[in-house]
Amino acid sequence: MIVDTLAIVGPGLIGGSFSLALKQAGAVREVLGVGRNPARLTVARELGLIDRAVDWAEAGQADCILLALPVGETEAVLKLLAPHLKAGAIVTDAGSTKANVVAAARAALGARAADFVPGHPIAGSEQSGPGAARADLYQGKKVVLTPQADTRAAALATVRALWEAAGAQVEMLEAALHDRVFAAVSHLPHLAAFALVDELAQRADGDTFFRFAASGFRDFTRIAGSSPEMWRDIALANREALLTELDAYVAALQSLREAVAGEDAEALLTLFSRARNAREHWIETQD
Ligand SMILES: NC(=O)c1ccc[n+]([C@@H]2O[C@H](COP(=O)([O-])OP(=O)(O)OC[C@H]3O[C@@H](n4cnc5c(N)ncnc54)[C@H](O)[C@@H]3O)[C@@H](O)[C@H]2O)c1
Ligand SMILES: O=C(O)C(=O)C[C@]1(C(=O)O)C=C[C@@H](O)C=C1
Repeated sequence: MIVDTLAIVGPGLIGGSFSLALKQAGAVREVLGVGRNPARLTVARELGLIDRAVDWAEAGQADCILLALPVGETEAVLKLLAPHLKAGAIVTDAGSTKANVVAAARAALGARAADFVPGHPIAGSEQSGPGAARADLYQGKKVVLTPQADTRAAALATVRALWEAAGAQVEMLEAALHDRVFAAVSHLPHLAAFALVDELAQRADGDTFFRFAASGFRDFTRIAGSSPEMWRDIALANREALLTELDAYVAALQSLREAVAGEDAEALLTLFSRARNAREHWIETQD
C-alpha cells in the first residue's frame, strides 16, 4: 500500500484509469471522487473507479489528491480544496500543460504549494469520461513530473511511486521545456486534425468528401474526436509555445505548397524521404 486514501477530482479517462491501475496493484485502499457532474460520479462509482463520491471538505482529508480535469479549472479547484487540506496531504495533477498548472498551484495553495507535484501522463486517447477508463492505460507509458525547487521530496517520491505502481516510467522535465516539447508533439497535431476536419465539414458539399474519406483520413484525424473542452484549455494555457509551433508548421506547409505549385519533384521527394526516415527512426527507438 502506497497511500491509504486517494481522492480524484474529475474521475474520467485519466483519473479513472489511475484509480483502476492503483487498485489492481494494491497501492491504495480507498478512492474518493469529487466532480461537478453528479451523474458522471455515479457512473464512476458503478464502474468501480471510485468507492465514494465526496465533497471538497472530505477530499481534502485524503492522503493524496489527483486533479484530472481540464487544465483551465486547476486554480479554481485548488482554491476550493485549499481550506480543507489536511497536514501532509499531497496534491498532484495529470494536466497536459505544466507552467500554467504550477502558477495555479502557487496562487491557490501559497506555502502548501510545496506539497503539489505537477505531473502529466503521456498516455490517453480521443475518448473521454469515466466509461473510457482502463486499468492498463499507463502500462509501459511515460509520465513526466515537473517538480519545483521547493517541492517536498517526500511528496515527489510518493507520486513517483504511485505512477510506477500504475505501470508507468517516470521522467522529470523542467515545466517550460515540457510545455515546448508537448506543444510540438501533441498540441499542434491536435490542432491540425481539428482544423482539417472542420475545414471539410464547413464546405457546402462536405458530405461528398467525408463519404470517400478512408484509413489515411481516419488515422490523421482520430485525435479530432478528443474532448473540445480539454483542448480549448490546453490551447489557451500553452498559447505562446503553441503559437511558435503553429508558425513553424504553417511555414513548412507553405514551402510544401511552393514545391507543389512549382512542380519541384526533387524538393517533394527530398522532404517526403527525410520525413519517412525520421518517422521510421522514431518508431524503432520507441521503448
Ligand atoms: N485524454 C488524454 O489523452 C489525456 C492524456 C494526458 C493528460 N490528459 C489531461 O488529463 C486531464 C483530464 O482529461 P480526461 O481525458 O480524463 O478528461 P475527461 O473528460 O475524461 O475527465 C475529466 C473530468 O473532469 C470533470 N470536471 C471538469 N471540470 C471540473 C470541475 N471544475 N470540478 C470537478 N470536476 C470537473 C468532468 O466532469 C470529467 O468527468 C486534462 O487536464 C487533460 O489535459 C488527458
Ligand atoms: O492518443 C491520444 O489520443 C492522445 O491524444 C494522447 C495524448 C497525445 O497527444 O499523445 C494527448 C494529450 C496528452 O496530454 C497526452 C497524450
